[in-house]
Amino acid sequence: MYSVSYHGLRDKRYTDKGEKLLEGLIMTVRPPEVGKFLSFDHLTFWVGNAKQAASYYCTCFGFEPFAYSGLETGERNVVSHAVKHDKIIFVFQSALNPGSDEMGKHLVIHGDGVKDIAFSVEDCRGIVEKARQKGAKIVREPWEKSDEFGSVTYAIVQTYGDTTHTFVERTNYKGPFLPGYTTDVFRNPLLDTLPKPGLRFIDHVVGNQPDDEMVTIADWYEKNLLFHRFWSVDDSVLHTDYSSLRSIVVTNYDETIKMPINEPASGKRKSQIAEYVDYYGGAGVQHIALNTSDIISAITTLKSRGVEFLEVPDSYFNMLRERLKTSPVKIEESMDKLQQLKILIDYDDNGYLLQIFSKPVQDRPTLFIEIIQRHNHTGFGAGNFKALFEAIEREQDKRGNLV
Ligand SMILES: O=C(O)C(=O)Cc1ccc(O)cc1
Ligand SMILES: [Fe+2]
Repeated sequence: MYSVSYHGLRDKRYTDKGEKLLEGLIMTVRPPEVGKFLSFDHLTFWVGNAKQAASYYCTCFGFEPFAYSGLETGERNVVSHAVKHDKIIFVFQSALNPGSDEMGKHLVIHGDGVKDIAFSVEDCRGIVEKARQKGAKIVREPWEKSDEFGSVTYAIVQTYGDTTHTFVERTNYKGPFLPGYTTDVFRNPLLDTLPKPGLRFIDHVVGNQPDDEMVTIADWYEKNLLFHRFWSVDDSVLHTDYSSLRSIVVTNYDETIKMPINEPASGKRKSQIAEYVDYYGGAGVQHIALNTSDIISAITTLKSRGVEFLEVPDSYFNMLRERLKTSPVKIEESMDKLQQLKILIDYDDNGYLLQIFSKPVQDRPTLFIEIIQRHNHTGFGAGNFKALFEAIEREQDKRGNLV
């Protein structure tokens, strides 16, 4: 029986910033001497057909066509279609020419997926220098790109698998997106006929690692980017009858960027994390959580636009209604509506979160999307892990991979 609840974990392992009780150690988290991580800037996907991938995210997830770079803007090698939903920006890129080696190989190995997680930063050069001193691999040294709106400084570092982080410093830039892009883009008239989901910002981005690589990767963020651990759980907590996983969340000093890092743990059957790693061909981004302030409206809309979500059984809601009777927390939303839409609820004495997970958004069982609404709750849904993982395993079983 699943018994450990999230607030138990938080009491044990995580207190306020400044002093953190983590794995029995009190750690002081100090602000970095140079630079500042502000937020997720945008996510870049490498896909087989950027034009069609962008169209899918617009039609199904309610993104708006935003910016374009390609042959017509003087870019000869890589086409980019940027789409936007409030503060969330996804950029879909594909190779334009035959034999494009790097993007071609990436596509053959990974299929469509997230290639780069860009952060908005202050003092890009300072942050890169620090990371270099600590031993980070610099994929591309700092460079500047300008247009009539000003100048942006960028740099790229390597993180897990073939995934990279771009640091984007926009302090001297006033344009709508980035230099080199036009915002004069085609808009499918169909989009105006559809209801808007109301998604707001990227809440967190999760990376899956192969066996025993989670700690190394979490350490990488602590050492090279001066992130710290937010809270962590181990496989004694995260398991179903069949499989288990471990997870560590790393975050920047201001806790505006949250990056859970997962690894499989041994169980009777193949972990969902192992299934991901097999199909992605290594470490990579498993899910992107998008924050909304009205999840009932968001999910009603997303379902009407054709997004498919995982479903938990009614027994989950029956148990939850019982447990909530003795909790000081009151759910503002209609429980009937949440149950009808199969939205998951996790809570502690001070607040709660509502979350739901899409099915994979490409043919390989790799990336999926989470929609999350928070009410004074900074967790990731630990109380839902068992029900959620069982739902994931039902899908895994249909794919012949719960072996
Ligand atoms: O940790 C998170 O961010 C979650 O949203 C919960 C979760 C953890 C691991 C999974 O494989 C799927 C979902
Ligand atoms: Fe999540």
